[in-house]
Amino acid sequence: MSQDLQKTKKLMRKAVEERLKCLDGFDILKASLDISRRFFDLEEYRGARSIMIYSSIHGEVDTELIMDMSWRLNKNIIYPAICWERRELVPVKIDSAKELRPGRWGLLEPVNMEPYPLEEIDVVVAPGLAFDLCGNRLGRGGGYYDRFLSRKHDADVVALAFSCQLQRYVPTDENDKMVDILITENMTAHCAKLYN
Ligand SMILES: Nc1nc2c(c(=O)[nH]1)N(C=O)[C@@H](CNc1ccc(C(=O)N[C@@H](CCC(=O)O)C(=O)O)cc1)CN2
Ligand SMILES: Nc1ncnc2c1ncn2[C@@H]1O[C@H](COP(=O)(O)OP(=O)(O)OP(=O)(O)O)[C@@H](O)[C@H]1O
Repeated sequence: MSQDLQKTKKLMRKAVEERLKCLDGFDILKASLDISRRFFDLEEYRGARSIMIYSSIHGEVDTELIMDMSWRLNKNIIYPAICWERRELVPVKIDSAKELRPGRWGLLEPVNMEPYPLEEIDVVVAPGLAFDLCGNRLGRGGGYYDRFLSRKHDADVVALAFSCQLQRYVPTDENDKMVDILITENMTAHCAKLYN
């Protein structure tokens, strides 16, 4: 990745983080409810047996409702265990929130490290700081999800974002993986259908 691109990505992360700071707990919860409802309406979600999701942290759409609902619907819930040294995610099936422990950055991580078969994951929800309507995604800069999605090509990749995280254009490089569906509190976009 060129130094210019690295710098542009860093500036965009900062700008979006500033906007996210303006959301209070109520805004976050209300928008997260609307976003979760849109997620439940997705055909891709309804048909999925296994979904990979993450524990949300500051400034992210709250994912707890999706987790609870998915258990009630008897879907398999997969969480990423994080290998910080190799910058890799290991997908692990969890059957209750008790199987998660707080780790670095306050992220809840699976206690167990037994990898779930990649081919069985139908939907991957990918976190990010900024998105555009083409499905370009800007993460926190570790490349964790880009590396993971380069091993896992066949899932429907969904992003959940507040509308203040939408950018006209998110700059990318050859390693960046796109999302297929982008949901905000105001819209659901099937990115590939819109632009391919
Ligand atoms: N919920 C969630 N889980 C995730 C990610 C994510 O973005 N969100 N990741 C996506 O890849 C990976 C973890 N990567 C992360 C990288 C940085 C920070 C973080 O909070 N950093 C601090 C300060 C960073 C710094 O030292 O400059 C911050 O942003 O305030 C969190 C997660 C895997 N799991
Ligand atoms: N598949 C990959 N193989 C090797 N390196 C990669 C891969 N994907 C990304 N990287 C590297 O990881 C670093 C961070 O990438 P980038 O800034 O795009 O991360 P990000 O998408 O913001 O983060 P994340 O995916 O963790 O949310 C870059 O140096 C990038 O080249």
